[in-house]
Amino acid sequence: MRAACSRTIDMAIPFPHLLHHDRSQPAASPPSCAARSQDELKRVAAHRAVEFVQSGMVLGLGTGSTAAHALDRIGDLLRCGALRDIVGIPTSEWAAARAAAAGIPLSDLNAHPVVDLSIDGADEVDPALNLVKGRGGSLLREKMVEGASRRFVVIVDESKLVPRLGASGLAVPVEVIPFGWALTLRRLRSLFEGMPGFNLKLRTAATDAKANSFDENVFEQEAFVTDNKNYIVDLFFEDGIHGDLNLISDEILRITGVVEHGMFLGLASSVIVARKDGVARKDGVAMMEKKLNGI
Ligand SMILES: O=C[C@H](O)[C@H](O)[C@H](O)COP(=O)(O)O
Repeated sequence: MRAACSRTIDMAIPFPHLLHHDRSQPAASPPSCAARSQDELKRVAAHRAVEFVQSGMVLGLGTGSTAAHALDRIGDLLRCGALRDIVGIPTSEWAAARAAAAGIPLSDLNAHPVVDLSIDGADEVDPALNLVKGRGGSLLREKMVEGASRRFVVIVDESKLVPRLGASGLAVPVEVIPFGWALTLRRLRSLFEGMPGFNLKLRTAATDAKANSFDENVFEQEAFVTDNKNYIVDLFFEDGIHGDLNLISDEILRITGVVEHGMFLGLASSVIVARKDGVARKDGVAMMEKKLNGI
């Protein structure tokens, strides 16, 4: 069997603060991975997640540099015959193109309203496995596909772990419709008025979600446009989001003009974290089986 067909990976040392929850392989190899780059860590997390993929599954295909490793891996396993009869539901135009290049057959949520397993990266993961996603702009389709999944496995390197959502100081994205975007932005500003260190801006195509400059003279023609032809308003919290996340989510979604936000609350079934000295899995409460049976 070719190397690409092996279903196991080469790194399995418990991740200390997740040790209690780790149901992955027992500790094995020494930390020969000390010099692993961040991208190698993403690959390790992705390959571990792909071990959950079984032939015949409908798979939610994530977006981003970590998910890319999962897509490539699934493609390799299909090519060598270790997997078969997979149907992929891409979470973005980017994921569709990458998956097609990897040889993964594609479909959509209309044809497959229940997804067996989704695998995707995240921008932030808090201790309760709530996520921030969408710094690549794909939050809406991701939330639709991953919310329709029996199981949603998140793959991250250790840099994505935060004590509370927003605490990285980077963007918490909100997708808004272009019509009246400046009014929607003002309403979002009012919602968080008084929160120390809060700021927000329309995402532009020239910069990415990580660029934190608050130029009020952004021209609309520079706006970043999502796959759904919407805009993104990025929220920034100096010390993360304090307060009841579900309440804050409801308040954001109640603003007319907001389509969706990038906080994924209670959606992750498991998070696989790869860091230089090990990889581990933490399981959350979000096993979707029961809810989806009602569809
Ligand atoms: O819109 C982008 C997605 O939410 C990504 O899953 C997220 O940004 C993580 O991407 P990466 O794996 O490249 O850090």
